[in-house]
Amino acid sequence: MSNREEIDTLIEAKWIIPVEPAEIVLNQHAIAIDHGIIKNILPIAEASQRYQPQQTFTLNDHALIPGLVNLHTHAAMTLLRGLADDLPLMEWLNKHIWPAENQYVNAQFVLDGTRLACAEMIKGGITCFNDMYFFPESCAQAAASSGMRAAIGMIVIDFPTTYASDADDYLAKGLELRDKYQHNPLLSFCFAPHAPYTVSDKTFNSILTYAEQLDAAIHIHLHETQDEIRISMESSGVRPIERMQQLGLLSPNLIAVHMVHLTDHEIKLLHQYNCSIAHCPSSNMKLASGFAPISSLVNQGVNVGLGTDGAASNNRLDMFEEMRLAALLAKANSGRADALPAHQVLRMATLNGANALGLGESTGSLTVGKAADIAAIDFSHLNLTPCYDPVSHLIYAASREHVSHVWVNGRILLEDKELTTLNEAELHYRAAMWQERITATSQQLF
Ligand SMILES: CSC[C@H]1O[C@@H](n2cnc3c(O)ncnc32)[C@H](O)[C@@H]1O
Ligand SMILES: [Zn+2]
Repeated sequence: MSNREEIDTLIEAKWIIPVEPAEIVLNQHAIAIDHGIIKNILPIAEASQRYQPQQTFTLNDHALIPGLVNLHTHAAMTLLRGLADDLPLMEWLNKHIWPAENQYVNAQFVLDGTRLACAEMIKGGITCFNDMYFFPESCAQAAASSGMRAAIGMIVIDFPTTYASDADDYLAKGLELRDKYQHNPLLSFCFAPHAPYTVSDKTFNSILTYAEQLDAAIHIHLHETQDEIRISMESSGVRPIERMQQLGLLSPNLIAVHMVHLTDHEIKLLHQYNCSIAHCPSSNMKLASGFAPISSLVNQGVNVGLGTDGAASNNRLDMFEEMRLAALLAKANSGRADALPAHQVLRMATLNGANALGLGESTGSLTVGKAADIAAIDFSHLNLTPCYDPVSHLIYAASREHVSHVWVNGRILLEDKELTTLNEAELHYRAAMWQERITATSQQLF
């Protein structure tokens, strides 16, 4: 009789890049997983003597990394991808996106759009996303059925929409949803006030009261454009971040998205209050919002994660693209080729995102005791050969098409590039249905 220990899964790989401990690459190692948790990381030869897994994955040409954490998205906007391009933020929102959302967004739209987004994200190695969108119940449903980890936005915006009538209604709906899903280990909830120009002081006060009671994160678009700063100066006499400080919103629970236009004093404030930033390089470039001062933020010690933003402003939900752009932009902007080296960018896309969401104890790195949220990248492709440093290739050469396997909480969601929880034919069918509906009725909008 074998005296090997029974476990659920063993994944053997050419390289394991745990992210924590930092800057380590393990060669010819295996991850032992039981009940969704990483039980051990050890040399392959030892693993096969010690464990009797129910399932073994032998990934001879692959690197295992922590699943990528998309720190800011509007998942359901996959259904609005490509509807309005080449516009600055305020014109994009006011003339195109908000009218379209007013006309089409309902619970079914968000369910179908988020499922489509989950498929795209899983295929690209993303295991966790932080969402801000209407009908968050549909987002929770889509995330739960896809098997992804998600932070669901309890959104608030101070105007009526197809989802809610006023701030109290938004908050009541969000809090009810949080209660409903409190026992789901893969779902967490953040308050998600849209932006300083759409949320009043009174509403921010209510959000802050709840967020402090529940110790929940607050996820907000902040300092995205010069227009936003001008509007704030005109209406309140101070820049948005100063208004947030006056209202008491600057804290370790704040996830400030974009943060493109910042003074040195504001960068110091963000560090002083231990806030996190969701850096969205593609969206910042496509909407011509500007270049966020990421190396200054990182040098100051601010926690910076990466996000894709929605598919209508990016137009991809691709964290490989965001990692590469973050690295290249930081170098170009700072004039320093050593700004944001590859290991640091991978950490931003994984552990920093998890820490921003308060999930750093359970995910974000390949660490014994954490959940098995893992992506495997196949390095047998021509453009990844030869390979002197797998972390260099991950950031500067690889793309999401190289992702072969994905696990969340030990459950396989992508196996040899095939989705295991979502039906691609069904996703195509539902997307085509929405395209037909939107194109048949939208001439005056776009
Ligand atoms: C309250 S639900 C989210 C709301 O935000 C809109 N949105 C999408 N991308 C951006 C962005 O980059 N800045 C500001 N607002 C954005 C989205 O369309 C929803 O209306
Ligand atoms: Zn956004």
